[in-house]
Amino acid sequence: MKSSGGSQNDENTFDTYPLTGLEHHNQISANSIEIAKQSELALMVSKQLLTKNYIKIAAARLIEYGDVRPSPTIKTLSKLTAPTQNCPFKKNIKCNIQEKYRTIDGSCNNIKRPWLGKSNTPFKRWLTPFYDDGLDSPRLLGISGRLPNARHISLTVHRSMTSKIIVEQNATNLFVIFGQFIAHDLISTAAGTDINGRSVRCICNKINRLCINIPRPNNDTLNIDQKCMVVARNAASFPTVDCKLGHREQLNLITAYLDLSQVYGSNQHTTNDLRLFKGGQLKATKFQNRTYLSHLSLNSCMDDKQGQLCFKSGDGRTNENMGLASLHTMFHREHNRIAHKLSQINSMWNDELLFHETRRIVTAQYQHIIYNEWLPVLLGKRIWINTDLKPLINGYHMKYDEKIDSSISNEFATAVFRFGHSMVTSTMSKVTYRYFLYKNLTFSNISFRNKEAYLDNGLDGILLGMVTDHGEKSDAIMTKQIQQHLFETKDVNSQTKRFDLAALNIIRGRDHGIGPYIAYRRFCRLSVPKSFSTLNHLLKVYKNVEDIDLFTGLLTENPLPNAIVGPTLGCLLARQFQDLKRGDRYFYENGQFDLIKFTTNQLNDIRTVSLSSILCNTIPDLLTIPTRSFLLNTKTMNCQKIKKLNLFHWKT
Ligand code: HEM
Ligand SMILES: [Ca+2]
Repeated sequence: MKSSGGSQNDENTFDTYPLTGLEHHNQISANSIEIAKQSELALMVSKQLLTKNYIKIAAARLIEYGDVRPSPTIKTLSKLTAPTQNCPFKKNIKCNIQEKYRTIDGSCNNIKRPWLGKSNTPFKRWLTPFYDDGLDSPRLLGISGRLPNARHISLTVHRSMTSKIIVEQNATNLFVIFGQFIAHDLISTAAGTDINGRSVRCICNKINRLCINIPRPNNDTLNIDQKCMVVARNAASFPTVDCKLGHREQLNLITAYLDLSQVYGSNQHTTNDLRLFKGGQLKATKFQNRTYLSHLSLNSCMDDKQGQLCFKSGDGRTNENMGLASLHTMFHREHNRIAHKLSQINSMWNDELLFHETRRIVTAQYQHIIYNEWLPVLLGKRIWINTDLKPLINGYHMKYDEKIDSSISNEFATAVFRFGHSMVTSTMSKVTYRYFLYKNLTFSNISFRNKEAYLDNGLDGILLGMVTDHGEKSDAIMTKQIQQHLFETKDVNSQTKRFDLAALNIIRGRDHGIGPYIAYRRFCRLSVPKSFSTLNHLLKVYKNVEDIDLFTGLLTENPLPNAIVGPTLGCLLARQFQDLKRGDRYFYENGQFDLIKFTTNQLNDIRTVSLSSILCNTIPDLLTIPTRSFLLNTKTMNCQKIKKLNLFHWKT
């Protein structure tokens, strides 16, 4: 039995069979099941409306666009509302415009369109989708016929022949896992379910419109046990919040904002379950004098013997790897530390006020770390400065714009922000409080497994190990741990079952009707190569430049100077992070709303915070820390000397 995931505890559905690792990872909720059912119905109606004109549509599509974009006929559908009595997206949203704090579900951030960025709303799109029928069927056809098999692309383009050891990267592993932590704040796509609301069971060789299995290609000598990789399509959603007819969209279960929803939850029930309701604190557990998160129920993890249960936080994927769980723990400890200090400074504050003001401060520190430390390493200083992502030295940012849709773009969720998969390492280190290495843990042993969290110095050792280890280079190559052995298990017949994350990313792009790489180069106004001269090695799999899948194309670009990513990735990442800044009324630097803004003293103080200072705050035994924990070989500081938040600026 497994709940549908931490962020959706009020909407639990239960499965009666053991789940695969992928099902552990991908989330569903009662809400998403209902929306998927209604959306599938609406798609059927749309198809019927269009069937009569199908030949005309195909012809129009070819003549007008020369590709598989929706025809004008499909566009007319968007004027029709779906036959549903129960369009959920705008329902029951009541805003208090005097509210100083973010809502838990992200609603009311935008006053005019209060559903923008709310949990359980559809993704936005940068380009109209490239479904084969313009509406719903996965993108399986390209200019030169059937697109290559996703696992074949993975084996040819994304496969490391040896373990990945060539490092030209000076980003730490903390940079990588912090990326995953951010991903789990922004995106949780609703996974597909059957009509009973259970995870879809896909079977090789059995055609099921809910499945998009990847057949085993002939050159796959590694995965001989598996006839195919079973993959369920993600759940369908209406494309608009008005439930108009149109293309198959997908649903984001969590808040789009950088609001630490992975720590606090994306719905009230989850948040209430995490809170202690005393002193503004979050519930915690103690083991050998160290503070841990509280626990999920039995069978939430792969090795959940009593005492080794997995951790509960605001997002259901917290235990995907122990590095990620240690970051959840770090922010959770920081919350409780600040709540405690504030309760001493302002002894008359009640639990509610302490909780929300602490959440506001911790979220501001986190946003500052992303915009001040993480993004410049990722994008390089040029894009970071030119696209207004760099925080100001002083004063308020005054560019909040209510016209900006801060929700996450489907392309960002399905291809762009998955760039981090290529930087994942095959092992994680455990180090002492003085950074001496004493354990090297294989990734699969710390994925949805919790034993190591309670051995030695536990999660502290893992967290500090990420500061000393480098991440892998961002390129097409992925470590075998996730390209060959992801979620590896043996079934009842002792046959090995495992996943390939590169192939999954590619097939997921097709499932969501994400357009090809070249379309996004055009979108970013970058040159469009006519031949493969710059992308030579892709010739082994793709016949036409126009057919390259977005995920694969993005990762084959050469990085920009002093950046981790190339030009198209840089453009698309910057775009989304700009929307998350200028479209967030509660952005920490925003000075346009007197009720919401921090005082100048408070803001300037938040600007002195770094991830290193939070590491020092939350690991009591730590003495020293590198000044910049996303970069290798930076100067080491004494924890006592590092700049920290001065909470007396919050004395009332
Ligand atoms: C550390 C090891 C990691 C593992 C094992 C992992 C695993 C996965 C899996 C299994 C999925 C779902 C694939 C699908 O069915 O479509 C996924 C999705 C995703 N991953 Fe990772 N991931 C890791 C790290 C990262 C990192 C470092 C980043 C970004 C910097 C990242 C960003 C994403 C995003 C944006 C999604 C889409 C989420 C969604 O649509 O719900 N992941 N990951
Ligand atoms: Ca969020």
